[in-house]
Amino acid sequence: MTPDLMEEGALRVETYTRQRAETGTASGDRAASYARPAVAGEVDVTHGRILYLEDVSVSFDGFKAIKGLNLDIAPGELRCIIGPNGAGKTTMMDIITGKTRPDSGTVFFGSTIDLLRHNEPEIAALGIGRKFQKPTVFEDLTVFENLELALKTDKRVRPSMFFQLDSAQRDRLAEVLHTIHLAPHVRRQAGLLSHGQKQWLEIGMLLMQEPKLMLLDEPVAGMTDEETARTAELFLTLKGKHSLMVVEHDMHFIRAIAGDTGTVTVLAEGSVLAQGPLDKVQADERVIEVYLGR
Ligand SMILES: Nc1ncnc2c1ncn2[C@@H]1O[C@H](COP(=O)(O)OP(=O)(O)OP(=O)(O)O)[C@@H](O)[C@H]1O
Repeated sequence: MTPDLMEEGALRVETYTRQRAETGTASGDRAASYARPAVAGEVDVTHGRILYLEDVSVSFDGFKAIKGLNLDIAPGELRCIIGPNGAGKTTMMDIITGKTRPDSGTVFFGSTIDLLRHNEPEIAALGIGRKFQKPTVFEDLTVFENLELALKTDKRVRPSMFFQLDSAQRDRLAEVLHTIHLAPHVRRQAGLLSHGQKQWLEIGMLLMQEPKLMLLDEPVAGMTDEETARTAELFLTLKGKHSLMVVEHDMHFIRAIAGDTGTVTVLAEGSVLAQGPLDKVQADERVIEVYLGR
């Protein structure tokens, strides 16, 4: 990546962000949230857990979508979540990210951060990144510009007009480009990428913010078999460096990322029905009954 390219990218991002802010579109809101200064501190994982949910419940108009949910995740773990439609998988992610408030229960990030005391932007800034099912990259910006936009930039101390990547940010961007297999497409407009590449770019945008925990909702939906296989490789490279919670219905993909020893959690009717290595949960009669056997 040349300094020219970086400068050009920074200026285009600045113009784009300003235009979006002026027109007040939903994408403008999103751009603002990507550029938000992050205030993440250390997460205390000395007790061996990066995420801890205990006895969490939430109802919508009397319907209990989450019922006494208990779940915890170890630092660096890649946790797979499966379960039938309506099991509460998305609602659980909404609770972790502060989008939905539970009626009762405990939700901790590490052993000291009570997530129920924080709102959605604060939780993102603390280091919990979320990727929704549909890719929502900025289609008229290049791959480079999308990643740049996602950088943790404190606009209060460094006016964005004069924003230039420092060497650590340049290295990070190059590393992320490589990780998401998009280095050859750095100058390409995101709208011209394939569906799978857009998904990888969005994962790259999350990675630019160096999340400690990543929540990924159906990341391979709509991907080709080859893209799915490359996404599995990508997730296996992220495991260990980040903690991941992956919701997916594609059992081939689950097999590829869980391997023989990864933990798979089966949610049904708002709580954990079964949990353990994939072979064990696949052989569980209750899981076959409510999900796999259908
Ligand atoms: N805001 C809401 N208002 C009312 N009901 C809701 C709301 N959000 C979720 N629900 C209901 O809660 C239940 C759990 O939904 P959720 O979307 O979490 O399931 P899911 O496991 O993610 O399903 P899928 O695999 O289809 O995405 C469903 O019955 C859903 O209709």
